[in-house]
Amino acid sequence: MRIEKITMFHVQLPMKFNFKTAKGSLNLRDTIIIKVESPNGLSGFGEVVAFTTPFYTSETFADSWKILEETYLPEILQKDFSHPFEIHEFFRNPLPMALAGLENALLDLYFKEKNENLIAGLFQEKLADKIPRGAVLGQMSDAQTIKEIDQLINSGVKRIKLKISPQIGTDLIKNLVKSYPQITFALDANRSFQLTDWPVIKELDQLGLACIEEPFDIKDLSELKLLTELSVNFSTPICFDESVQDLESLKILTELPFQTMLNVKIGRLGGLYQTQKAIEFCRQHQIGFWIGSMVESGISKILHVQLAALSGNAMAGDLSDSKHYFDIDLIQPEIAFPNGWMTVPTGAGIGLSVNEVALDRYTVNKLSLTSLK
Ligand SMILES: O=C(O)CCC(=O)C1=CC=C[C@@H](O)[C@@H]1C(=O)O
Repeated sequence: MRIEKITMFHVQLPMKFNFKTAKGSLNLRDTIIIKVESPNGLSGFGEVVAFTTPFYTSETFADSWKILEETYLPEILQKDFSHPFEIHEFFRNPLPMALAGLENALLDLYFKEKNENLIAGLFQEKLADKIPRGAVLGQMSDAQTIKEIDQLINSGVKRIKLKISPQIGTDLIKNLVKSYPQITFALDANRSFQLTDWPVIKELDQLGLACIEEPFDIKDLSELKLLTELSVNFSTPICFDESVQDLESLKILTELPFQTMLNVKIGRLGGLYQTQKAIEFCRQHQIGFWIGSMVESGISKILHVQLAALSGNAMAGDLSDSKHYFDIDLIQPEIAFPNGWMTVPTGAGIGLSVNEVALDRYTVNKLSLTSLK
């Protein structure tokens, strides 16, 4: 493979509402889109999903832009390689989200050249024809939460994840679980509880939740090995997201004294090379895996839609319509779950076209590099 030109776009997508979690809130999505072009006229797209502040993981938009501009992009233009996964050998100690965006763009191009779908080709698996929508509700007033749940039920959603924090308390959650028996609820605390708060987590175990995601504010997953209180008659899986950024930490999940799950996000794991290995590990070790999302554009989200169509997903992913967060998405057709289900696109590469008019419209800065070869 040889790349002739790479362009990096700083895109600002205005959001329809303020998405609030225990650790931060978002009402404008700054994101980086990478376009790679080959000498034969084909192009591939990827997205770098880092946020402008380090509220989720330590990698920020500015960190990603810098390493792409100074290292990854100029160097990749110099290389000849046979598979995009070779970039994981070229760049050691990478910034996971920056590298994932570049890797995804190269994979899109690679699979377009082969005229094969990226995710189906990579996993050598037939994807499910349709996937269900799982919804995420940010923190908002109790009345607004109830209104949103009613709307989600009307639109066919059966699994809802609520963003929680210690300040929210357990009463609302208990009431919601009781009032909506037809809904499978999951909770996500974004690491806002202290380890000493485990009795609250234990209290939530009575509710039959699909999982409790990232409850504890910890530096190292190994700290959880001591939480043996949670192993006694505790049945709700504890799900990990931002605590697992590599395969080494994923291995620790098998040593924890309670049932675990993994929220899979390509950017956080450093690309599809690690994502594929993480999914294989989960399958081998009976760790329930399911697919998350990053309030990202459709360029990244469509890959997550396809991952959610792999066999063995433990529950519906955090995957919503393009129109949920944005007026216009960067892909055509946009992501949509009519009646709660989406038909999974299986075209070549990422499976959909990039809306280059929208990309141009929301670009506030861009940088192009051309090969001198
Ligand atoms: O994109 C979506 O629909 C959900 C995104 C989402 O829940 C998150 C995105 C980014 C940071 C996090 O606070 C949060 C998560 O923890 O999964």
